[in-house]
Amino acid sequence: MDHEVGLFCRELPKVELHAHLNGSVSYQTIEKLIRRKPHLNIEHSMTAIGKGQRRTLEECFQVFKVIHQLVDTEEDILMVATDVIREFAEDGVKYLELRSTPREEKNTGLTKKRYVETIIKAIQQCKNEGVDIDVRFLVAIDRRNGPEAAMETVKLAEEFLLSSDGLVVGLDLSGDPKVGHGKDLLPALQRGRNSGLKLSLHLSEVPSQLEESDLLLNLPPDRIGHGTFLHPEMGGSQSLVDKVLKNNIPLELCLTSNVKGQTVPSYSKHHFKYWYQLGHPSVICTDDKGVFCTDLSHEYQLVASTFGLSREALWNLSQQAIDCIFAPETVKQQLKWRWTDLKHHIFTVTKDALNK
Ligand SMILES: CC(C)=CCNc1ncnc2c1ncn2[C@@H]1O[C@H](COP(=O)(O)O)[C@@H](O)[C@H]1O
Ligand SMILES: [Zn+2]
Repeated sequence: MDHEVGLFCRELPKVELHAHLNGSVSYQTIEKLIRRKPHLNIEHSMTAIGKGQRRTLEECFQVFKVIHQLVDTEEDILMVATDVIREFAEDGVKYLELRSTPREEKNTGLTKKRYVETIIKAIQQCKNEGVDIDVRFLVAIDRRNGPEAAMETVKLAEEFLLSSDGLVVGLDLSGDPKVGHGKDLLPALQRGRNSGLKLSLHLSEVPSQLEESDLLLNLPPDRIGHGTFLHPEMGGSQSLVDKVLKNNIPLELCLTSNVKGQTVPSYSKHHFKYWYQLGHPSVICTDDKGVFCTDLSHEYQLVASTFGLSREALWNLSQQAIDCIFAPETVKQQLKWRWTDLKHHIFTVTKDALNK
């Protein structure tokens, strides 16, 4: 039975909406980066959190610092982005929204603008090679860097919204949730929203941020990352939940990330259950597939085994994610046709494989 569901989740066409580029770097790509930069003395154990391991949030954020040391030239970014896109495609992801924080690296001459251009180049390169995946990009604001940097990032994203042929679709707000306050970033986020950039905000990722969550929900965002502590059972409040429901804001839920980062004590206690029971749009995502040693198929499998979802329910979950994407209606329609085309084949193939 488990094997059947595992196979089904791999074959299932999927939508990935919450993936940080530098957190998504696979073991194989890290290997190539380590070989490029032996002088850094970086080992694999410093860039990933293996099976059964748990880390504090602080330790998790240290991991990103190590990866950033390995990825600091245009060449690195191009390789990392193309590898990550190909890996998502190999895992059956048909539509991907990647997000990443533009970085300036004085030593290598990298600028924030070149950073975004390089990711766009990687997306176009994969498209030209015929990789079967539609990729869009969210420019990320790191909350640690404060309001000026946030405004600078929004302006950069606005430029690319106009010049990237639809590839840049929005903004992400992320970074260590314990650093800085969302209220300082409101002007930048408001400006982005008014310019037509969609907003996906990490919200209530840690406890006791009711005030910040309330302010950010008033924008309102187009999607929420995690939202772990929004509901009353987790120390949130009914009024926060009501705002999410009223505006019908989809949640991006990342089970392995939350359990390994210890904001959620176990898979069965994950807030997927709360929102799914409400029938609220919830999209299964990986967050950082490299750091947390997972992939999207595995996340669907975890949902199935933890909450007892049938293949039909898993299918609906992946199909409903299409309505939550930031690309225009025409793209949604194309994806829906694609899902319909694939449905019969996938339900029979996974059955046949087991009867052999
Ligand atoms: C610590 C933990 C459990 C991580 C998962 N939850 C996260 N919460 C907030 N920001 C994140 C998370 N994962 C990745 N990021 C952001 O994504 C960055 C790495 O990808 P990139 O350099 O933007 O391409 C990190 O530096 C951080 O700013
Ligand atoms: Zn995230």
